[in-house]
Amino acid sequence: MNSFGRLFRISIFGESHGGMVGVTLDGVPAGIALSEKSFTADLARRKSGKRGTTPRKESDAPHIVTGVFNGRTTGAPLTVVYYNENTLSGDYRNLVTHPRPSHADWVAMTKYKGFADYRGGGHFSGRLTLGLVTAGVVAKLILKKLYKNKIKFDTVLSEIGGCADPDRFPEIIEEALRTQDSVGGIVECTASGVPVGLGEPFFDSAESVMSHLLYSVPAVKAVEFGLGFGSAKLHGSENNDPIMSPDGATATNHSGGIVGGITNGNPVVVRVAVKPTSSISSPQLTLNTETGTPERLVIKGRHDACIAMRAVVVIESAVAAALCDLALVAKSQGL
Ligand SMILES: Cc1cc2nc3c(=O)[nH]c(=O)nc-3n(C[C@H](O)[C@H](O)[C@H](O)COP(=O)(O)O)c2cc1C
Ligand SMILES: C=C(O[C@@H]1CC(C(=O)O)=C[C@@H](OP(=O)(O)O)[C@H]1O)C(=O)O
Repeated sequence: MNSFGRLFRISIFGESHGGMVGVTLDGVPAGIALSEKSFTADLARRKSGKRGTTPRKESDAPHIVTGVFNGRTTGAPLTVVYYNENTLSGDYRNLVTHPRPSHADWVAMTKYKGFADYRGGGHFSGRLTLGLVTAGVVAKLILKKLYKNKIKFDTVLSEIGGCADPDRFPEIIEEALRTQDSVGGIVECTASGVPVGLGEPFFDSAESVMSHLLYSVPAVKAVEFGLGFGSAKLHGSENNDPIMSPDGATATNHSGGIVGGITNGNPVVVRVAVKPTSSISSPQLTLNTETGTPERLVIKGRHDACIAMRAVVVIESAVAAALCDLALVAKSQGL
């Protein structure tokens, strides 16, 4: 489905090489100051340009088409669109009969009986995350208003290609480019100042809602909160977070700010694994769907060598949107 959220509802639309991509947000409270400029800083964090990012040049200029009047949100659905300006669809022609390994081509072709728009990955393209970043900006403005600017986000690229030393990142990117390959990475998002009480167990636990959005981001393959998989290796005596003060502050934060599916007032810490880009330039084997036998495929197109670099703000936006939805639900309950 293309919509998410209980009270802060996000609907994403568009295709990478179609007319546009964008988002409609429902449930945005009236009266929030908003203009195209409000999106500039976060859009810049998603933009290509650095070594290891796609050479496709897009202006990524937001157009607010509904939901804002006289510089403020109206309470009606807010729609923001981005026109696609730099498409080279010919690069994708051979993928009709030769779907890329580990991209969505084959599943989309099969599920949608050949009708899916395959150009540039169509609706499965990372370009759709423009809408998510847009939603994140609005979510942060809503959170700012609800909690008097207390929630702060700090999101970093903590690993590239298995290396946690940022000084070596450029070297790892150069090596991936040189070998016509790609690398994955880990993005870590910390949201501090999150109030106690967000999360609706059983099924809408804070972790569940965040993970749902995070796994919607193309190329995300794992999500962990606090110590995550690491906690399975510890004893309770090592893993427990002693509560040290009446506001719920704990001595350690192995739980990543969430217990019982409810935020506990400590920083929410989530780590996300982003896979290496599937579209690599070096030849690979794939199925020729006409003959039914595997064949050599050479992928064209302008691809990110390391998606994780541009995914940092996307991950932060997903976390912000999830917290915003949970916050509006909590508020509707009088919390
Ligand atoms: C910001 C961003 C940029 C991306 N750029 C590319 C790209 O240039 N080439 C590519 O093959 N995949 C790229 N992807 C990932 C694909 O969209 C994704 O791998 C594909 O839709 C299959 O989905 P899955 O990896 O979640 O299974 C990007 C993803 C994001 C979030
Ligand atoms: C355009 C964007 O990223 C695109 C995401 C993408 C993919 O397969 O996900 C493939 C590439 O598309 P193309 O082959 O048309 O250049 C990227 O450039 C963007 O993020 O705005």
